[in-house]
Amino acid sequence: MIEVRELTKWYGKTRAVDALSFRVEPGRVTGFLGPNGAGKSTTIRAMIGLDRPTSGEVLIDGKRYEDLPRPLTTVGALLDARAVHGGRSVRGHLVGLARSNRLPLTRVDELLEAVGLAAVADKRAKGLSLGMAQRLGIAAALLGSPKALLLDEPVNGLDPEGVKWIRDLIKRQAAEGRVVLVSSHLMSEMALTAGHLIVIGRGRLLADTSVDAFIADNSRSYVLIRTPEPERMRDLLAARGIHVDDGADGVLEAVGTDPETVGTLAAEHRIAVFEVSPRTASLEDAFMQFTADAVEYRAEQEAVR
Ligand SMILES: Nc1ncnc2c1ncn2[C@@H]1O[C@H](COP(=O)(O)OP(=O)(O)OP(=O)(O)O)[C@@H](O)[C@H]1O
Repeated sequence: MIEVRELTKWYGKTRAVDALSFRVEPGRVTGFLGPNGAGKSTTIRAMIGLDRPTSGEVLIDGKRYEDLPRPLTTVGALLDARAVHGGRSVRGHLVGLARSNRLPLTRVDELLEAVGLAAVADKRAKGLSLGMAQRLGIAAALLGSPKALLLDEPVNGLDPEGVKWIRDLIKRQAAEGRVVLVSSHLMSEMALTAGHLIVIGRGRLLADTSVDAFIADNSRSYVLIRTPEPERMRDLLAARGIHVDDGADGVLEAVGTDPETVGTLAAEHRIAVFEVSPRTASLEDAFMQFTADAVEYRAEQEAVR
């Protein structure tokens, strides 16, 4: 488990992270969201000792990163995939990391295979495409079979096949009981991988909730009904206390019910229905709603203007 406790980080006069506290639990993928400059990277850097907190701390498995004897076996991180010594070979980079953490070198070849870099193992890191560099970063993060994985924008630069590969890998790591924290601006990707969300804005915690609850709290779900007798249908639903809104093109939108209730009611009263379908907002829709409501986001936008 990762525990962020009252983390605050100032860079000169900029407060990047502001008394931030949250936990990242194992066994599920946690999405780490927030607008540009919200403090996500700073928080992740503080987790792995790359940034010293101004105050507060981060504990991984109850310990600070600097107190971990072989850190790669506890936490693996992908931050900036390009932050690799360009002159080193792909294998050389991983061998250096393995040695410094007393990991068996057989693990290096295993991972080169697993991430699809075996064919370019002797190539210099600076000659890699962004997608390959990203795979090398993932290999480094996985090298010590860590209990926790921190991935900052992991699908950046990957082609569709690579995106699917990382998506499956992230889910598998969580299913195996690891702590997995993933930051991304791609809501569609988050919706496919994450079960839980931590949302921050201006360095503060704005939401710590499941994806399903986040969508339910920040969007409107309804049952869409297409029928040639909208007035009768509306009256029947209203008589049962179900609120009905008018949708586009004469459809009805019944809130707080389900398709079974609507379909049964229509059948009982011999009303023809051409469509009865549940409509739930996407994570992206919910996120847009949330960001429109959250003061920290608005302040962010206004500061830009
Ligand atoms: N090394 C640094 N020196 C000075 N300011 C920094 C430094 N790193 C980050 N900041 C500032 O701290 C704030 C938070 O930045 P951070 O990179 O953590 O945000 P982020 O949420 O990861 O953003 P993005 O989505 O753009 O990656 C920003 O205002 C940023 O300009």
